[in-house]
Amino acid sequence: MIEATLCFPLRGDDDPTTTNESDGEVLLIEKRRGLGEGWYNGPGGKCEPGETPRECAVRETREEVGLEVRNLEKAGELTFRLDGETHTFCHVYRTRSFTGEPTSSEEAHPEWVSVEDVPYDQMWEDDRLWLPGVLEGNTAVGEFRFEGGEPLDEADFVDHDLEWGAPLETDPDEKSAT
Ligand SMILES: Nc1nc2c([nH]c(=O)n2[C@H]2C[C@H](O)[C@@H](COP(=O)(O)OP(=O)(O)OP(=O)(O)O)O2)c(=O)[nH]1
Repeated sequence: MIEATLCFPLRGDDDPTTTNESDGEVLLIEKRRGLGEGWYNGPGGKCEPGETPRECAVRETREEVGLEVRNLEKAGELTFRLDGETHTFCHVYRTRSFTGEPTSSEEAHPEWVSVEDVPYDQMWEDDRLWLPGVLEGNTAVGEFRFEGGEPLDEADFVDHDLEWGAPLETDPDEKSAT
C-alpha cells in the first residue's frame, strides 16, 4: 500500500461560510508526469520512509511548486482501492500559511483557481465528491473503489463511501507542527 499526501493552499475569503459568492482561491497543479498526468490536483505525492505525512506534504509542495507551507490543517483521509485491495492511503491537508511564489517544476504547473471554479472535469473522478467540502473547511473520510487493473488513473471509478466530520488520525508530529 502506498501512503501519500495532498496539500491545498488557500488564499482570500477567510471565511467562505459567511458569503454565498466566495472569492477564495486554491492553488492547484497541472500534473506533468506520473500518476494523474495531465489532470489537476493539489500538490502532493508519496511519503518517503521515516517521513510523517505532514512532512511529506510540506516537502512535496516545496518540490513541486516552490511554496513553503506551514500550519497544515488535516482535512481528510482517503483510501483508494483497486480491484478489492487498498492501493493508496492519502492524507489531505489545507493551509492558509505559506511563503514564496508558486513556480512551475518538471512535475507540476501551479495555478490559483477560484474555489467556485475548480476544474472537476479535468481531475480524478472522485474529487468532485470530497474536494468541495474540504475547500469549505470540512473533514472527509472516504473510500473510493476502482476496478480494471493498474495504473490507478486508467481504472474505472465504481463506488465509494464518504463520511463528513469524522475523527482523523493524529499525525505523530501534529502537536509540534509549525
Ligand atoms: N485528487 C486525487 N489524488 C489522488 C487520487 N488518487 C491518487 O493516488 N491521488 C494522489 C495521491 C498522490 O498525491 C498522487 C500520486 O502520487 P505521486 O504524484 O507521487 O505519483 P507519481 O507516480 O507521479 O510518483 P513520483 O514518480 O513523483 O514518485 O495522486 C484521487 O483519486 N484524487
